[in-house]
Amino acid sequence: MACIQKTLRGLGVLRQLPRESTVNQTYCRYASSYKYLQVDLDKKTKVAHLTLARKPANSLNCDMMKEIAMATNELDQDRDCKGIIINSCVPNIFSAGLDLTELYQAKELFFQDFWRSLQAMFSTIYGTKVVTMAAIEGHAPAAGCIIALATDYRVMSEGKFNIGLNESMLGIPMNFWVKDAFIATCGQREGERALQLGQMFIPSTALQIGLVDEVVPQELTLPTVQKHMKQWVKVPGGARGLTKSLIRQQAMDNLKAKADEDLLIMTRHMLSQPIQNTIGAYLENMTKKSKR
Ligand SMILES: CCCCCC/C=C\CC(=O)SCCNC(=O)CCNC(=O)[C@H](O)C(C)(C)COP(=O)(O)OP(=O)(O)OC[C@H]1O[C@@H](n2cnc3c(N)ncnc32)[C@H](O)[C@@H]1OP(=O)(O)O
Repeated sequence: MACIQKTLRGLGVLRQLPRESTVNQTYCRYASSYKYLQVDLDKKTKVAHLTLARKPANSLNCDMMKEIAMATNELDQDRDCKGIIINSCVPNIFSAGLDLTELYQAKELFFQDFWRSLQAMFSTIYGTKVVTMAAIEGHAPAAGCIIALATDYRVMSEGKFNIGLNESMLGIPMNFWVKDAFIATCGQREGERALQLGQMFIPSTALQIGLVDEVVPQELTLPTVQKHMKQWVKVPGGARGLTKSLIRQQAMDNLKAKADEDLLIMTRHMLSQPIQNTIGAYLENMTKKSKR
């Protein structure tokens, strides 16, 4: 975790994090410092719920991504926490991905902060030694899917929901660490197809390609994740955590080594006029749709 903290500090995301919760109760709430999250740690089960809570769609603005990184880091350091379940309090939406209103006509300095926050959010979830699981009770496009990909286990609700990396369709070229995470989960062939096409998947197809581990009725999604979490946290934490690091360290090292390069490339792409025009048109369509 020292490595995650170093990365976060380097990315300017980690400021003064409390070392441990100030509340010494069985059911402990970290929420006071978070605007877009609810974070609850049950000290008895040692499982935390990190609930995305930015209505109307949990679109990820810069501050929310910083909060997710900070909360994950805080829980990672808490000896009372062995597992984190990420879910959403917005009905039928896990997360709508990056907040396109912040990306549209973004100034370069702001974009850099935004992108570093995305890198930090991903690397903190991906690199934590504690068990992480996603309860995906609705849509999870783009960066919503990226959050899920960073976890150890994903359960999605049945229903007319979509999950996937649609960036190509938005004119956004894929970057290396998102590609790597997708391929590590779904394999090379599926990656070649899905990422070039910017494919979104209904839950049953997401299950077939291994993008999610289980699909269940919506009301059973969180209980199913909780059931699996109960099993996973029984495994001796030291051995499991080291095994997880062993598997993920290479990807973490790559991201750390090439974070600046990623930022440069993505700044050039995302602030280019063609991509900005696409984002503008997409936003206009969304506004029209919600007025209907
Ligand atoms: C690829 C290389 C780089 C990798 C790293 C980059 C990673 C990710 C890139 C992104 O994340 S780009 C964002 C991509 N996201 C999307 O394409 C999803 C857009 N949204 C939707 O498709 C739908 O909103 C939904 C999630 C399927 C939900 O549909 P629903 O009909 O339930 O709700 P809406 O009416 O469409 O939306 C409600 C409300 O939320 C606003 N909103 C939705 N998504 C976003 C967003 N991404 N950013 C900002 N705002 C969003 C939408 O405008 C509505 O607002 P109001 O009109 O109610 O004010």
